[in-house]
Amino acid sequence: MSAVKTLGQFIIEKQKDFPYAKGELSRLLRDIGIAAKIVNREVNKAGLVDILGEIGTTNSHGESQKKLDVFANEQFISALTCGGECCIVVSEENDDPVYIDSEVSRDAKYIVAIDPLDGSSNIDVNVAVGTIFSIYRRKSTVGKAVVEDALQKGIEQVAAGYVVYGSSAMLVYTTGKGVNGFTLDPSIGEFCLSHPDMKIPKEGYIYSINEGNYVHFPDGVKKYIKYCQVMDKETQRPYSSRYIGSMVADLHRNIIKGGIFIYPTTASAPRGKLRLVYECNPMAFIIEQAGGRATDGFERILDKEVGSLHQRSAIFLGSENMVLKAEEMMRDFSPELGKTIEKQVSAAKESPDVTKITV
Ligand SMILES: O=P(O)(O)OC[C@H]1O[C@](O)(COP(=O)(O)O)[C@@H](O)[C@@H]1O
Ligand SMILES: [Mg+2]
Ligand SMILES: [Mg+2]
Repeated sequence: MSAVKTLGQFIIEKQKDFPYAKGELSRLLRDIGIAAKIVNREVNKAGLVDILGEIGTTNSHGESQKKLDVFANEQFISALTCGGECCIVVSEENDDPVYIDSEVSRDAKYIVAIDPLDGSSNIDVNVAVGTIFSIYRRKSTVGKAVVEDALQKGIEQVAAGYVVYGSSAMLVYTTGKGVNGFTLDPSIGEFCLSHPDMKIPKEGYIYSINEGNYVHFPDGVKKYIKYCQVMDKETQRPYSSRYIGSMVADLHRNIIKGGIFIYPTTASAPRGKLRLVYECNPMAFIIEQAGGRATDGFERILDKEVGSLHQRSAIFLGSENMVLKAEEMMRDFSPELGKTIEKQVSAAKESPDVTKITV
């Protein structure tokens, strides 16, 4: 039987890929792994402990916060604070940046943006949920890190990953040198390498979108859905429709099997629903590193300007050929939207209030 390789061993082994590495990023990934295990423990026994349901507060998105949203947020922030390698945490559950100002993190140079619990609507119904994280190196060099350090484009990420709390817990991450997946072995309490060098198939036969919003979709998206549903043996259509409602779980399936995930702009979410900094950018980095494609229907997600911490974006990501086909439909049937998005992004750049959800 081949020896198991734990996440910790793998991270240290890969450190040699970064000649100037001093182990800070390795320790940061270790800290994220620790918090993920604690959250997984609570997710596993969610029905037995008082962690289901709402906590009675709302976050800056106007969403009612679930107990597990808040629990997970606290676990990641405290693990990152203890670890000492993080100077700012940007979280879906905090309106403002969380500045880590402890003795150990005085010289910390990493910013972590996090969606502590993704797929909140599925918590109470025992369906897979996740965590999404994105890591940047601070740009500012003097004094304390500043909020602008957290407004870097996705292309500047040094690492990104997600944890899926499903039938088993898996942590999947990239540092820009491919994507690797680790499954938690509860008997030893370690994430073990189970999915080395993950690659998403160039072509896929699964489309993943909340068709309940169909009437609100741009024409380009409506046309693409119709394209997926047409009978055509040669292209193996109609494709299968799969939508879990947890972005992490939908993307994890698509990375393994091939497929496209789309959350477009809608009438009720004219700027898209998902957040650029801690949902779209990290997932786009992973998908591209796995050989896929990630855009907002027009522009590459990783090249998008970041005007505010909780900025939203439309997102089309997955198997390259499927995303290219969807973009073709957007160009042909919703060209105006490309221009609207451009205007929104330039407006964001002008707006001073980085915490305000402008785009
Ligand atoms: O219910 P909808 O509108 O289809 O939205 C589902 C999407 O919203 C999300 O739940 C948003 O994430 P959070 O749960 O972290 O707020 C995604 O995971 C998911 O893809
Ligand atoms: Mg989310
Ligand atoms: Mg969330």
